[in-house]
Amino acid sequence: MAFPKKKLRGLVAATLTPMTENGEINFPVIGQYVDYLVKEQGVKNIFVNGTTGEGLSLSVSERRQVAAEWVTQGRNKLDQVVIHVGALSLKESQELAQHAAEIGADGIAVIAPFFFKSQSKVRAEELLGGIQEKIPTFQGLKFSDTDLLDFGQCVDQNHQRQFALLFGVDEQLLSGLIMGATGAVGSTYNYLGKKTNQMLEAFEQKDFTSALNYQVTLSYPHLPAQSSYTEKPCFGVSQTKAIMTLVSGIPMGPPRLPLQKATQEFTAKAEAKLKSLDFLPFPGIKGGNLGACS
Ligand SMILES: CC(=O)N[C@@H]([C@@H](O)[C@H](O)[C@H](O)CO)[C@@H](O)CC(=O)C(=O)O
Repeated sequence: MAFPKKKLRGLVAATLTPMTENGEINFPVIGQYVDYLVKEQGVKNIFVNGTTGEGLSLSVSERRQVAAEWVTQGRNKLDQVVIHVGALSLKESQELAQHAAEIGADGIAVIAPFFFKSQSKVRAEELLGGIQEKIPTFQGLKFSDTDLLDFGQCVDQNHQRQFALLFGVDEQLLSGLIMGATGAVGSTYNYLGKKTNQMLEAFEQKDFTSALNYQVTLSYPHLPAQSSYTEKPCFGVSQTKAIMTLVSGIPMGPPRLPLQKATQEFTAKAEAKLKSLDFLPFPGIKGGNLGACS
C-alpha cells in the first residue's frame, strides 16, 4: 500500500456514492464529482465508502468498483484517497484492504465491530494506547463522537504528533480544532468545503469570532438538532444527497436503503433553512427527496 507520503491534514470529504434513480451506482459522474470538490470546494482529500458513501449497503464487488473509480478519477487531482474497508466479515475487510492496496489508494480506514459489540463504550483514547505495536502502519483516527473529553485524551496521547486526529462531527469542528484536531472528515465538506476552509483559516489566524460565526452559520441553520448524535445520526444520506445535488448540480440519486422517511414537512423546513444560507446557490428544493430520520 502506498501509505501517505504526508500526514492527512485539513478537510476530507466523506463522499456520497452517486446512484441512478434505479439505485445502481452512477459511475460516470464520479469524474465530475472529483472536479467539483477540487475546483469549487477546495477539498483534495476524500474518504470513500464510509457512512456517507453507504459502504455497508453496497456489495463487496460494488465497493471495489467504487473505490477503483475514485482512485482513477482522482489521479493527479486529489491529494489523498482513503478507502473505508470495514465490514461485518473480517474476510471481506481483508479483501477490500488488499484491493485498496492494489489500486493504489493512499490509505484505508476501518470501522470498529458494531454488531457483536462490548457492553461498555470503548473510548478512542484506550484504543490509541500502544496501537502502533499492534498495527505498525496505523496513521490516525477519525473521531466521530461528541465526547470531547475522550478526544482531548487522544490529543494528549498524541503528544509526539505521530497520528492524524481527524474530527468527524462537522457541527463541532471548531471545538475539535481547539482541542487539537489535525483535520476533519465529514459529509458537509462535499458542499460546504470552501466555507469550512474559511473557518479553518480564521482559526489559524486566531480570529475566533469569525471562526465561531462560520461554525454556527455552516451547521446549525440546516442540520437538524441531534440529542444523541452517534446513536441516531439523523442527518441522513438522503438529505446529504439532495443538498449535494442542488448545490453541485451533479445528480446523486436516492440512497440505497430507504433509511429515512421522506416528508414534505421536513422538505419545506429544510428549504427555508437552506435559503437562509445566502452563500449557497439554492434554487429551491423540489419534491420530497429530503428525509427526516425514522
Ligand atoms: C454519523 C455521520 O454520518 N457522521 C458524518 C458527519 O459528517 C455528519 O454527517 C455531519 O456531522 C452532519 O451531521 C461523518 O462523520 C461520517 C463519515 O465520516 C463517513 O461518512 O464515514
